[in-house]
Amino acid sequence: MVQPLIIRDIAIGEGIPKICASLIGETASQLKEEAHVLITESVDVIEWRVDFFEKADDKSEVLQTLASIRSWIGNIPLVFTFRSKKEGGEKELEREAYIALNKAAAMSGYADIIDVELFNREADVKELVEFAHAHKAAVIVSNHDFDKTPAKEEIISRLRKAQELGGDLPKIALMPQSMADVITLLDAVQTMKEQYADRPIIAMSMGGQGSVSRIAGEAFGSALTFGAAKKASAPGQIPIKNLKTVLTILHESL
Ligand SMILES: O=C1C[C@@](O)(C(=O)O)C[C@@H](O)[C@@H]1O
Repeated sequence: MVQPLIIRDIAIGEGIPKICASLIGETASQLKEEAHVLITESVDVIEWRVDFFEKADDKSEVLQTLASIRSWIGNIPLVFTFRSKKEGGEKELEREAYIALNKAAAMSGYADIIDVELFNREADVKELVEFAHAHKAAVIVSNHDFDKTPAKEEIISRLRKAQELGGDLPKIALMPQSMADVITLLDAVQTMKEQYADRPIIAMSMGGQGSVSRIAGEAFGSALTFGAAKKASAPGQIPIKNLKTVLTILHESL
């Protein structure tokens, strides 16, 4: 039985999948403008993609900007994500710096959720999960492949590992090379939901072919979907307004 994750006033894993959009500005003023757009579009959750920030390697600048973002977005749940280059992000950090940055975000009280990549040393993922929980922050344990989609069993095994390591929201984003790959992702999510998950999961197939997975989460078992504001943070994201309409149509038909 999946228990929803309640962050501020938002229940992730209950009813209509929640819409998240990313802040991808390089400077504080660009981030402020983007935050304003996301508030106007009333997204449920905001992700700050810190790897897009020009001063991402300066922890005190990051923390100061994180505090500003919190002041701009009010009570909207905030995800802090430093996406590494090897998983489709913009920058790379040394292992120690990645850990220190995520710990600083978790203990700041400004970020509600930190995103930790599954393909780090297992001990590091565990340490970050425990640290975040001790500071009342939740954790997305994530995995991305911008080239391909592995077999169903492998997708399930990654999501199960993310759950086992204590991730509150196991997440996977994969690139399909065919529509059959999109079906594989959806099939894996549904099996995960029915047989293994005790918490909400997030899964999407990227690119144009995968866009159906970004609207069908309620049917197959993905609790949150990433929509695009002005610019998408990953290929295949659907504009927020359209996403809302389609999610509502599907919800009313289910
Ligand atoms: O992991 C994800 C999902 C994502 O890659 C997508 O495909 O929508 C977008 C990223 O910003 C986010 O961190």
